[in-house]
Amino acid sequence: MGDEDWEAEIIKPHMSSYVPVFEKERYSSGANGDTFNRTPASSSEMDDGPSGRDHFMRSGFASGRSLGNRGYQDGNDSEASGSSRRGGRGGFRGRRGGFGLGSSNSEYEQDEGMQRAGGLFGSRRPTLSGAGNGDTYQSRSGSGSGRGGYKGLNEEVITGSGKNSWKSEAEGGESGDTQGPKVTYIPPPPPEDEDSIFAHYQTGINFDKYDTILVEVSGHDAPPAILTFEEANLCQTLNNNIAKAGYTKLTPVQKYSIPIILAGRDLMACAQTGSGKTAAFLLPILAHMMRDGITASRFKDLQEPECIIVAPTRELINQIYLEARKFSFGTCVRAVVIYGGTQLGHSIRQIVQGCNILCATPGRLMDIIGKEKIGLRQVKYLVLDEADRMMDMGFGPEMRKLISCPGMPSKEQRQTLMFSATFPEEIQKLAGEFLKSDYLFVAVGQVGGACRDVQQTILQVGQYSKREKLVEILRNIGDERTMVFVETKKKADFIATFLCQEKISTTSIHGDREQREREQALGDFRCGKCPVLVATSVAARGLDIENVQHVINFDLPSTIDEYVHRIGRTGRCGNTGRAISFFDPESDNHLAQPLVKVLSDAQQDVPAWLEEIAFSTYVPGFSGSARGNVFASVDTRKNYQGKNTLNTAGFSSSQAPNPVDDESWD
Ligand SMILES: Nc1ncnc2c1ncn2[C@@H]1O[C@H](COP(=O)(O)OP(=O)(O)OP(=O)(O)O)[C@@H](O)[C@H]1O
Repeated sequence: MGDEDWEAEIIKPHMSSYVPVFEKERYSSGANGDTFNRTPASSSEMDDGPSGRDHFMRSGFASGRSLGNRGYQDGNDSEASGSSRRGGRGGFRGRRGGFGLGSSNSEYEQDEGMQRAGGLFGSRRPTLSGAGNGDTYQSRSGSGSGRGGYKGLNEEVITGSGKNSWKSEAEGGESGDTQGPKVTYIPPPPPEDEDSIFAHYQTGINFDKYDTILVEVSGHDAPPAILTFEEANLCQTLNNNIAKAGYTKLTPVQKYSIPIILAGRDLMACAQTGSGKTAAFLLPILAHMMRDGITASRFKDLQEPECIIVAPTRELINQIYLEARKFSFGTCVRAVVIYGGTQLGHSIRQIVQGCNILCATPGRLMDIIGKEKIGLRQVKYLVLDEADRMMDMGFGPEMRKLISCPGMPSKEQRQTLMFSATFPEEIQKLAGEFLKSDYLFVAVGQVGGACRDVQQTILQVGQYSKREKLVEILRNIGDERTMVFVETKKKADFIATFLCQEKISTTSIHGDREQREREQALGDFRCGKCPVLVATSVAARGLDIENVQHVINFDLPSTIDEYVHRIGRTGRCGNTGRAISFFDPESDNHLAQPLVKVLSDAQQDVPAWLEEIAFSTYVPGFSGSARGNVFASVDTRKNYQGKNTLNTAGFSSSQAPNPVDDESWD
């Protein structure tokens, strides 16, 4: 397919009659729908982002991404405009740079799921405009005015008036009949047999190298790290489950976090992707619950869970739930998961049967609280996974609503735990609202650093050469599982369709696909039926899929943190992986500096051309965008000196803690 076809297809996709064979069934109505031939009413319609705000913020930092300048085909779909220059692919001369500067990125990144009003190809779900399937932008416009239900920031609820409201579903959003079609999807039940519950993949050859990573613990009176599971002194059932899960050795984040959580302390923990953060919070919470002699929760109309775990995407929260279910196997602790895009009644039915650990996406959680199915009085543990994401502009307001909900114990009365691979300074500063002032901060390796088990390659590829290069790479890769990240939802489907045309079995996941389709896509990818998954940032964080050997950034994300999360879908748990990113100087120069930094910190080769771009865009003293300077900080609290640096074998490599009385915030 020639480059010149690209624009034609984007603008007039109805001219193409091709539907991938295996996708035909799913897209049977409207696969060639009138999807693109309408001008969106707002920038949000063409973005994975929550709104025009996203574009606005980006345009302020990233050249060439302004919707205003470049019109409909622009913004995110930058392939549609600009020069068609090819090449310029840099070599891989191994000079390691090191600028040590902040990122120039804005973090008002893609907030998937915001515009859930029918798939790109037109889902079977009727659209509201009455214009037929595929009339996607019509119905999506106006911040979701066409539909209520789960729209925002993956899960955020938007009312018919387009305003965020955690009561919207109760008021007729997703479940109502005035706002649009009912969401009827009921996800398949989780596996019941022990083999499936404990199915796991092998740790990789670099698992033991985790021990060499430096760990910094800051804050006062941190309990010492443990070196073995035995030292955690967990109950027998938990130990059995840990063994059945194939865990024999603690990862660094587990060595430090488990005793801290067991000691009842609040925690902000930052550790590289794929290094076991989920078990780091689940195991001590479960241990506490068992020690407290938790009783089986019974069928009740109002459930009062002891633990609430929130995460930004549906697939991720489901994964966390499955982990909770695995580690609580054989105990009376009941974990429940609820997330948007599924039938509300189903969520309620799961909850009323009993709920000790509630795993939820923010929108559905607030809806269920609004419906008085969940009471918060008993909450002892509040976990924010991907915490930087949960506190940023997208989810922050929902999280604030959550902690100020009637009945929610104050931060002094509950234990709050935050985990992520990235923690920009600005976001850390917000955490004071959620955490007790004496919280501990654990940084495994470089805060915001990329996993060293991922071999990173940056190729200079102009926008019109990307598809050709992608096919070339995928043909070389063969059947190895590969995630391809693109910037927008519509491009995800476009590239997936294109790859299918090229006879490369591909599926896609993004926020405009129905939940059933998202889960099917993930399932097809997991089992290898479709070895290529084209995704937007909805799949960037947390997803733990066995055997993902490659990540390709067809489009680079707008922020370096997002890059770190995306490439972290491979190289997990000591396994090795590869990440290839297409760098388009027309649109990605703002990432040059932080990329050079991330590459050199992870001991990767830095292409000379990238260093040159980074150097030419060097801004002295520039500390980054609203996303924060990801490189400067460990713990942003000032005046505190309780800092301890150790390698994860437990040997101190610096001063012992020297506590001072106060920790203050900027
Ligand atoms: N101690 C351990 N021994 C063996 N496997 C482990 C151990 N801890 C975690 N794992 C496995 O490692 C994988 C990655 O763990 P997990 O998903 O918790 O990573 P993460 O740090 O949360 O990653 P991300 O930052 O991408 O969310 C999972 O398959 C998990 O079961």
